[in-house]
Amino acid sequence: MTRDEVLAEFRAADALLEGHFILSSGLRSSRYLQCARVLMDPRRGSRLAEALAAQIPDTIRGRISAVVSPAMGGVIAGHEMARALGVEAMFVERPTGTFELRRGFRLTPGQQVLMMEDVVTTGLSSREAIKAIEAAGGEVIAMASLVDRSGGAAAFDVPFFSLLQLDVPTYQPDALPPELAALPAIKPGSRAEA
Ligand SMILES: O=P(O)(O)OC[C@H]1O[C@H](OP(=O)(O)OP(=O)(O)O)[C@H](O)[C@@H]1O
Ligand SMILES: O=C(O)c1cc(=O)[nH]c(=O)[nH]1
Ligand SMILES: [Mg+2]
Repeated sequence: MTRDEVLAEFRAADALLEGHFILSSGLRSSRYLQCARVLMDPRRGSRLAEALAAQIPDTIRGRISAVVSPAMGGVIAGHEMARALGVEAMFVERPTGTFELRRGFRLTPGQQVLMMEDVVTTGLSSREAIKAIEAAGGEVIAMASLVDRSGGAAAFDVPFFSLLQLDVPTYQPDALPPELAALPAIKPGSRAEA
């Protein structure tokens, strides 16, 4: 899938939002990619996951035996990715603020896992999810995300695949450009505010 085709999927889903957003990291942005809207259409979700799975070299793909994603945003993306890879999907969640594997999901010691996100901005949530998967016994051998909006700044210890790479400016809350400060801020994600 080309970059234009991926962007067309996001546009068709009304998922490219403009305004004043409080991101998971606490940073602010004038743009938000609402992947939940993209994944509202399961056929669209499956098309995107197939395209992302096709980027993963066979040497890695053949070793992945589960996809684990961080809730909420990663859940549907991870499920579609697991379908594309022909493996099981699980998720970690943070009922008390820290990601953990619950609901009877289990990893065998050393089980090789793909960690799947919907969006990477700073990469903090991804690193926290990887830590939780490793604490549960898994070995994260690669990660993937529908969107990497870090402009290449988010770096990981494992190979990282993404369908759409963007470089979207983010701002500290006390250093907003005036046009952003003039808009009411909304926080679409579910991480508790610091
Ligand atoms: O790379 P980062 O700076 O960590 O930002 C990206 C994260 O932010 C969003 O999740 P959020 O914490 O808003 O919660 P959600 O998944 O429940 O929407 C998104 O789903 C990623 O997990
Ligand atoms: O950093 C975030 O929290 C974030 C950014 C974005 O564009 N989309 C999203 O779902 N989360
Ligand atoms: Mg998330």
